[in-house]
Amino acid sequence: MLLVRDLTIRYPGWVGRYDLAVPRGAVVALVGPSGGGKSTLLNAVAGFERVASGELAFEGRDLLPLRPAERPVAIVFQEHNLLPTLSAADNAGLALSPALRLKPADHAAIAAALARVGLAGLGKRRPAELSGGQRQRVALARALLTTRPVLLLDEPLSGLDPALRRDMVALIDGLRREKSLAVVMTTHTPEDVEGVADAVLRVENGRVAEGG
Ligand SMILES: Nc1ncnc2c1ncn2[C@@H]1O[C@H](COP(=O)(O)OP(=O)(O)OP(=O)(O)O)[C@@H](O)[C@H]1O
Repeated sequence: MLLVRDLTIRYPGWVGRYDLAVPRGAVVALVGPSGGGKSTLLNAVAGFERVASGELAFEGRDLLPLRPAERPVAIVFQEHNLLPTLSAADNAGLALSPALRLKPADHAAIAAALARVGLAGLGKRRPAELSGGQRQRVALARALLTTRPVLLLDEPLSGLDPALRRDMVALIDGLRREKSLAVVMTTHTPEDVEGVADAVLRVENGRVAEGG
């Protein structure tokens, strides 16, 4: 279980104060207005925001003292964060070896992950040679290769056509079952996650609304 309790992030003139609980195997979708605080929450869980106060734990372990690389958390950012000089395969492979010391089995796993997101045969391309949706899927392939039990996805469906959105949602659904992941994703199109999300929660003014 990922547990967020009274987790407080302050920017000048803005405060986010979050409560959220996500069991393993569950998908929680965050919706709400632009600027409501969705990305800030994901970035704080991943360790990229300074937290003023509150609790953040996974399976009872306090995550706040841990650096991002030490946290049991994989995140796909809104802007994908691919390295422009690396091929799609190497960008995905960073999940397995940050220095890209990849074994033959790693190359096979990378090819399988790229195939899974519909990018079979495109592993040699650099990000600039891919469409926006394809770049997004490279970032998703990288997340698929991590063995971290918490998966955070910031707008993973934006820029994808409807058929691809359905494929990605099915992929996320399969993964959370297979690996018992706790998934938190943001979306502007909640209808896309109907039938997959265990909860759709609204984030507004830096708060996660009750219910959903
Ligand atoms: N580094 C920062 N410094 C100061 N203010 C920030 C910073 N990052 C975000 N904010 C502000 O914090 C609030 C929440 O932003 P956030 O990016 O979390 O919203 P969001 O719900 O993800 O929006 P969107 O749907 O547009 O991505 C906004 O008012 C934003 O302007």
